[in-house]
Amino acid sequence: MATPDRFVAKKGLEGVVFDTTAVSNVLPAEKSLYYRGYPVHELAEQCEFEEVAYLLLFGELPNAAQLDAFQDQERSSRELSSDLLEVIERFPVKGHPMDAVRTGVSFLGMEDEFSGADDPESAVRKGIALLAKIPTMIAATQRLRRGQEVIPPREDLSIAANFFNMCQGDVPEAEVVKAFDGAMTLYAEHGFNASTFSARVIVSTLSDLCGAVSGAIAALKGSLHGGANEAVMHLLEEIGTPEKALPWLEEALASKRKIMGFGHRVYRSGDSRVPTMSKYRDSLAKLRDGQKWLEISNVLETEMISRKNIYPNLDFPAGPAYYLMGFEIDLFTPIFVMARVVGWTAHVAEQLSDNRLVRPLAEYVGPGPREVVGIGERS
Ligand SMILES: CC(=O)SCCNC(=O)CCNC(=O)[C@H](O)C(C)(C)COP(=O)(O)OP(=O)(O)OC[C@H]1O[C@@H](n2cnc3c(N)ncnc32)[C@H](O)[C@@H]1OP(=O)(O)O
Ligand SMILES: O=C([O-])CC(=O)C(=O)O
Repeated sequence: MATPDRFVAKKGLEGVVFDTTAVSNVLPAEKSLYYRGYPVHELAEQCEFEEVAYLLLFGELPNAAQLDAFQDQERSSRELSSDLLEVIERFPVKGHPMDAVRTGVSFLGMEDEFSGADDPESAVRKGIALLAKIPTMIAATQRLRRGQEVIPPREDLSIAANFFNMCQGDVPEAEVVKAFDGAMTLYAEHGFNASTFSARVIVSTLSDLCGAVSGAIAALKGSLHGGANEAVMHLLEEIGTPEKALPWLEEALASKRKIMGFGHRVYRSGDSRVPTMSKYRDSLAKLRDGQKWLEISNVLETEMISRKNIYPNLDFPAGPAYYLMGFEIDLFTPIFVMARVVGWTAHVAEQLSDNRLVRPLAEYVGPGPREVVGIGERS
């Protein structure tokens, strides 16, 4: 039976425009990215992550009074309930921290503050509470997995500085905190990527923010998406020394292995965020004696571009940068969640402000119509 044209599948939805958005604009031809009209590299360099979060959630950069009020709201919401802390204590120690944060967000969805269906306003209010609580959840899970005491959040510190304190027990040099804060800005939002699309699909059924964010976290975990930042560091460790980088790459390409941290569905000639993230990585390498990771990275980057014309994506410099900041590798994708929850929330609010159920069609490729036969007559 011939398939009508409108039922021909567009695999991976490549090139499909599914809706409009005013949150961000990804421009692959000029390798640039704008959050509500502002170039992301300027935001990363000139603003604190909290200002960028406000911009994405409310549409404009805050003035000083607006930022104060926003920070008060976020900082006073960082504590977790004793119920959630008890649940976290029972998480399997070998479970991946991404599964822990997904489960934690799902649990939060049942607490009074988060329960019920959402409109754009309630989604933003709950999103700010998630922005506040997710870092606390990630740090608490990690310290318990290490057999350490949980360090409670501090209201006198920024999101970035407080996260270092909760994970590592102190706040590092200003340069390191700035690199982490800037990385959060770079990671906060990126159009209709797989996790954001998942969040929009979920909330298009009039489900709620915590459901949308739990689904988005599940989508982000995969190594073709957010999980790549962890995979990059595993790959650099596997290579081990700069001399081994070229033979390793040749063998990997010969065996058709995917090189994590390279390639992108939308950017085909370079990711807009890589120059800024690479700058942070390079300065951390100097500060923290990480020259070897830089040298291995440079070989891979040069060779992938010249041999395959495939460019690094944001996860490529971010992996070693997070490692040099002192985070365990399995925290890298949860760290992505801490920032991207802002983009997901902005998209959920936008979806709800002009909602239409997302329900695409399928191109059927199974058997043609046939009759059901009794069980005794089946071969
Ligand atoms: C923050 C983020 O989520 S950024 C993305 C992070 N993900 C990664 O780094 C994982 C590694 N990269 C990839 O797997 C891919 O580049 C993706 C998933 C990001 C994009 O995939 P697609 O848009 O489907 O690209 P596609 O797979 O069609 O790639 C085109 C060609 O480049 C090759 N290619 C793409 N990425 C890579 C890579 N990382 N290593 C080796 N070859 C690659 C493909 O094999 C394909 O070759 P072919 O035409 O000979 O079959
Ligand atoms: O846009 C994408 O497909 C993936 C990505 O870079 C992101 O989500 O930051």
